[in-house]
Amino acid sequence: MNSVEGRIIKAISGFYYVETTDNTYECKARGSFRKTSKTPVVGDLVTISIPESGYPTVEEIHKRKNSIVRPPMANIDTLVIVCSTVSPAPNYTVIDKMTATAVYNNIEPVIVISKSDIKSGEEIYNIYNSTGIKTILYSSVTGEGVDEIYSLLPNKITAFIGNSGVGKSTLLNKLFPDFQLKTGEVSDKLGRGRHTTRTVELLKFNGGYVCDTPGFSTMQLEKFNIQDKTQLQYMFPEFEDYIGQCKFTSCSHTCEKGCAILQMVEEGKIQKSRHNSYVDMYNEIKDIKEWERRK
Ligand SMILES: Nc1nc2c(ncn2[C@@H]2O[C@H](COP(=O)(O)OP(=O)(O)OP(=O)(O)O)[C@@H](O)[C@H]2O)c(=O)[nH]1
Ligand SMILES: [Zn+2]
Repeated sequence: MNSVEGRIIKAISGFYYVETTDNTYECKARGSFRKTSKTPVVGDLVTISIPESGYPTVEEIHKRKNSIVRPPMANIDTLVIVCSTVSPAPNYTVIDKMTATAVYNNIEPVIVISKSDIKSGEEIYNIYNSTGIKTILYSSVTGEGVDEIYSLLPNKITAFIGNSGVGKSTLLNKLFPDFQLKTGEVSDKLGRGRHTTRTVELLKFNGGYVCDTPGFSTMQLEKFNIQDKTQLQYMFPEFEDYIGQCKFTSCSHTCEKGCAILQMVEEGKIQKSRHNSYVDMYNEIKDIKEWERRK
């Protein structure tokens, strides 16, 4: 019996495809995983045992950096949030929920603004560039930003997300012409709709992996899972310098006198649209009672 470490790159009906330095093994999971809440998912680093005959088995799941439920995945490093200058126009609330959810899950958010050839992306660029979140202007027509997007990928697990029509498929096909990525249209033709849960697959690229999105839709991350209102402020990186400077220690930064965050919004140091999203999200979670919270 031989033990090796690897990464789960695909999971289909009880089989896990584990990539190791020299091979990809089709594995089954150890029976006892079924009794625990922790089952292996795509992205997991695992130890597998390879018997003389029969299927190799996933024996151990290594500590995860993060995990998300839909699609089931672990250890995402970067979430590229694609939005477009026009058609569709950027929806700031949706984008901000995605950035906050990423930060909450220990994933680095990156904003990619597509269609910069049709309309200048200056306004949205300035909003996000001032937050400390990496922001890239991109066009599939002129090629602007493509090299910068490539530079994000080595040695990371990267997922792409964005509303329908922003240009995810176009971007992914431009970045990875050899990948034969599954697109939203495919599942539409099968009549299953775009938002059916399907498993993701990791595709190797430059020492890292790219999720074969658009398996991700905004629908899935938009339901952000931050449940503690006092934590929300930390999901907005540009608030950080001012947290603790408000007149009241319990300040919610939504309407209080002497609020340092509101003062910065007034001075233009924090963007109004970002603060509006913060207030919307705060109001959504503030009524969740302690006992109703997920543990
Ligand atoms: N001018 C211009 N058009 C673009 C750009 N990126 C995408 N498009 C066009 O925008 C339309 C939508 O692009 P898709 O790549 O299908 O968008 P998507 O995000 O994958 O959409 P879903 O599959 O619905 O999730 C297509 O007609 C693309 O040709 C861009 O940078 N500039
Ligand atoms: Zn405040």
